[in-house]
Amino acid sequence: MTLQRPVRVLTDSELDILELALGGGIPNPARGEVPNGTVLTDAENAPLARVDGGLVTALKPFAHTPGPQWDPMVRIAPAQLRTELTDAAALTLAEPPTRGDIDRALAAFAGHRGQIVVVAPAARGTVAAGQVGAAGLARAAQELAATLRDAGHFARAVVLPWPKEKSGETLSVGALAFAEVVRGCGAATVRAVSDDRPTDEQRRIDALATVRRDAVNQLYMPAQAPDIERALAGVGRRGVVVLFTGLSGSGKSTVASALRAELEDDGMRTTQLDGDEVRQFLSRGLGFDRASREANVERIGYVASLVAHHGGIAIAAPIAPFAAARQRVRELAAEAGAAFLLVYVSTPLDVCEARDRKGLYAKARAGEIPDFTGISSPYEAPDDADVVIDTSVIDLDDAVGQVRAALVERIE
Ligand SMILES: Nc1ncnc2c1ncn2[C@@H]1O[C@H](COP(=O)(O)OS(=O)(=O)O)[C@@H](OP(=O)(O)O)[C@H]1O
Ligand SMILES: Nc1ncnc2c1ncn2[C@@H]1O[C@H](COP(=O)(O)OP(=O)(O)O)[C@@H](O)[C@H]1O
Repeated sequence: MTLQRPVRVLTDSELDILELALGGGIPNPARGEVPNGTVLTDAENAPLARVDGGLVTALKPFAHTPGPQWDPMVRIAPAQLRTELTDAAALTLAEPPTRGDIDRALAAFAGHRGQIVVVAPAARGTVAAGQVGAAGLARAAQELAATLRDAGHFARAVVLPWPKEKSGETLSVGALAFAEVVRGCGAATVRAVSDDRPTDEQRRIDALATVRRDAVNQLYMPAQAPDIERALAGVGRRGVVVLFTGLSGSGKSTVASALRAELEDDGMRTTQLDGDEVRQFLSRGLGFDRASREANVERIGYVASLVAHHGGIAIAAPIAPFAAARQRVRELAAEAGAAFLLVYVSTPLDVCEARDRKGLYAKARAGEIPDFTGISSPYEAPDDADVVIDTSVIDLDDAVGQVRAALVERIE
């Protein structure tokens, strides 16, 4: 008899905390009530770490969130950073610096001769309206470090995971502040980029959110103002359903998540419908026989079409092994007046099986999982795909670039 280990699926902020803890940035983050032996997984059920005796240990190397600006030179583990910093001054960047912030930072560091590390906190997940996301902060940190170098300093940019914590989560940074984590990475002093910002400048920043609305209201009559605002916000763009299809482990989720991160970074709002998550909610109770898979993919298509009908970008990444169900999604998108993009992730079975990210292929070969796609259940390769990507021969950036180019062509 195999003992079932307790499992916790981590939220985006818990993934940030786990990355920080496994990288040596914070002490043990597991809250007391986590049962011994609990396996921590991502939303895709991929096991990442285990909690034993209140301590978190990695089950495998941690993959960072893919996305723009995740240059390994800037996304560096705290433990590594500690070995590289000596008597450094840190400048933290929870928001992009204003021109004034940059001038004040240059003045504050005028006599400083040691290292300067510009540190941006990066949170996974959707960016709140009106806020600049992790990729934008990473870019700002890199630019600020370059400005400091131009002024003769020895400066570098670093991005550290930092959660937008919610209560009731399994992992927590406790009462730790970001500045303390940065200090723990070897910084002798920590300054926030907004330190010393004059009240008047802060007021102007706070007012930005309503600047356009105020200007529109001054120029137009109340009846026209909402139309003008909608037009300015670009709401008229055509929605799109992006349907990824491919074997388990082919790279659908990885490419879909990276695509999403890039689109969000461009200010586009996206909705991701990922295989495992959909099965937890929308398709709970459905199995992997042909009828269940067709129902699952059709449900995904239905929800994706609703999103796209309202001008959204819906990105779905089920295996979707059957041509008829994929065709149904294409029809639902057309009925919703949305564009449709079929992305076939054609990574060969032997590569997917060798990756065996979730250990499912081994179980399927051992006969423990029936109807497993590619082993004991068919996969009908599409001949109508708009983009075909084989992740065993092209890298993630290229894959995302190809899908993105095809997508932009359809919605602009
Ligand atoms: N029998 C069987 N066959 C294939 N896959 C299986 C099976 N049982 C569980 N899993 C896990 O479920 C994920 C696939 O679910 P999907 O909803 O994408 O499948 S389908 O489109 O309805 O065919 C798939 O996730 P991905 O690896 O992300 O594709 C597997 O982790
Ligand atoms: N070029 C690539 N593109 C996408 N994934 C890749 C690539 N090279 C290696 N991989 C790895 O392959 C695995 C794909 O897993 P995943 O994206 O969950 O697949 P799926 O969603 O199709 O099951 C990940 O571990 C990923 O890191």
